[in-house]
Amino acid sequence: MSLTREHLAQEIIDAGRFLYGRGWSPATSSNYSTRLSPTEALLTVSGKHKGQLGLDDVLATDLSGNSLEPGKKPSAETLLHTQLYSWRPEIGAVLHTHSVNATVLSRLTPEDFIEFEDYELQKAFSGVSTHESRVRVPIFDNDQDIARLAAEVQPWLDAHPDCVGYLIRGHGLYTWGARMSDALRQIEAFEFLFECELKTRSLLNR
Ligand SMILES: CSCCC(=O)C(=O)COP(=O)(O)O
Ligand SMILES: [Zn+2]
Repeated sequence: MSLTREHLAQEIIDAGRFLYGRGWSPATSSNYSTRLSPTEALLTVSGKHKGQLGLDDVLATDLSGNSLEPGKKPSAETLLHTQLYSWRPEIGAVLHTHSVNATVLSRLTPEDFIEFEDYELQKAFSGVSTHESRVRVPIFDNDQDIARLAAEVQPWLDAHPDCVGYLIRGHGLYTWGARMSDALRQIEAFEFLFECELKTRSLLNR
């Protein structure tokens, strides 16, 4: 059964309230989307306060990132969402957040990835069934040219079909799921792991 546009828009609004409330989407940062059809996404309009979204603050785009609703400006990062829907047909929701921990950890890490190992909470990620696994999260350098950034991300996705999310340095996190609830679960898992990692590094003075 496919969900109606209004239902999907309400999921985006509710996600914004939750993520803003947790401090992971401050001010007008972040953007969220759901798949509207096999060839369309429903995305947040650019520049909106994500804790105060209304039904009018979303718009449909095609999977090349073109607005299908003249008069509404799609998120500046639309291409980072639509490339995920094109990459994997089972993806139904994409969330991008700007938490303090994601921002600090990505700036503190000189390598182009971080890896989580031996955390029970890794099992919150789709496809992970044991703590005895490694979840590698790539870190891409920030870029104001989103088409160029998307072109950096694509080869990683193609080479890592099990990728559950990525960081943009000094900027934020992208993660996704079959449904909005799956993407939200992954955001929470990432935030838990980022905080563990930062606390561990600070206790070990690394
Ligand atoms: C004030 S945050 C800068 C833009 C950004 O990174 C973001 O996530 C929000 O951009 P949008 O165009 O989707 O509002
Ligand atoms: Zn952003």
